[in-house]
Amino acid sequence: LRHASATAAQYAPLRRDPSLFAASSVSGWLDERFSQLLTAVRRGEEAPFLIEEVASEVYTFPLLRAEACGALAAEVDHFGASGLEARRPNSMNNYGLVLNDIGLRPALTELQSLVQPVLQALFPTEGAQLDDHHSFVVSYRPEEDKGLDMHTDDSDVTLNVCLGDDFEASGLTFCGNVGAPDHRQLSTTYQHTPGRAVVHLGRRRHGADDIQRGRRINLIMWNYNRPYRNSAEYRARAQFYAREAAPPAPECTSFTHDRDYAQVRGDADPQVRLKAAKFASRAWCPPPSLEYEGFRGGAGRYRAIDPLHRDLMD
Ligand SMILES: O=C(O)CCC(=O)C(=O)O
Ligand SMILES: [Fe+2]
Repeated sequence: LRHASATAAQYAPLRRDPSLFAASSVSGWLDERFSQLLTAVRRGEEAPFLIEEVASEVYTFPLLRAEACGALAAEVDHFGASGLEARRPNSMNNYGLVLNDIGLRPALTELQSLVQPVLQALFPTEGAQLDDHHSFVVSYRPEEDKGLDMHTDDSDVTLNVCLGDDFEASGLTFCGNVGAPDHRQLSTTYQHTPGRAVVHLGRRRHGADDIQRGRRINLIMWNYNRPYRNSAEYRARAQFYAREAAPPAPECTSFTHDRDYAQVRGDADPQVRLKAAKFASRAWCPPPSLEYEGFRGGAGRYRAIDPLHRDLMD
């Protein structure tokens, strides 16, 4: 954290658009339709017309004006050109950037509080209150990171806003909730458009399809609800894991997490086998004894481990 605030301090005099960093500027980022949506939600309307449910528990709505998207994306590129070091959002994204590290935390905390009533209306338990966030951008180009493997987020509710740019393919594919019988069944593929937000639970499996042309840059906010994380409901859910009802959909298998990636994606393909082999010793899904009928995957991280003490190996 010391590193993060040091970077933010070094970057402060170099900011491209200093006004972007002020919490008071955030109301000016909003698409006017979002303001209408907020009014409808505050009135208690059940299903405000500006929210689209693209799949069960996956919603989209207009959030940011084009100018705000452009200013945020330009600031990210400007930081990149400064030569300052910043953390990458996750081990699989080499071109993203943690926004809290460059000084945007106050502004993004303001954005979180403006969006929270909508998240609460859509996810009454997880979105009931939000008290922290991990915010970053992801960036994809055909010659850089093309996409993102299937995963779940370490968040209670995730907000994902497209900042731009001009691109083809690069859909966001959703499967089921981790631990549910349909965890790895295909739900929907959503095509992002700049300014629009997609919101979903952190426990929902999702991934970014490979981009074919252009660049896609998105603002991701992992929202945390600490009281929910300390609740009996949360703990009970974390302990429960259901057997998968059927073999997984190929689109929903993960080369980092799944023991059966190569088998499901076609073990004859050398590229698929290579990807799966790289993570074979760490793959954990599905957990032992909860495999679907016909499972033919590897042993994963549980290999040669006393099943009663497998948690010791994490
Ligand atoms: O590419 C996207 O839009 C989603 C990125 C994502 O899921 C993540 O970084 O957790
Ligand atoms: Fe994610």
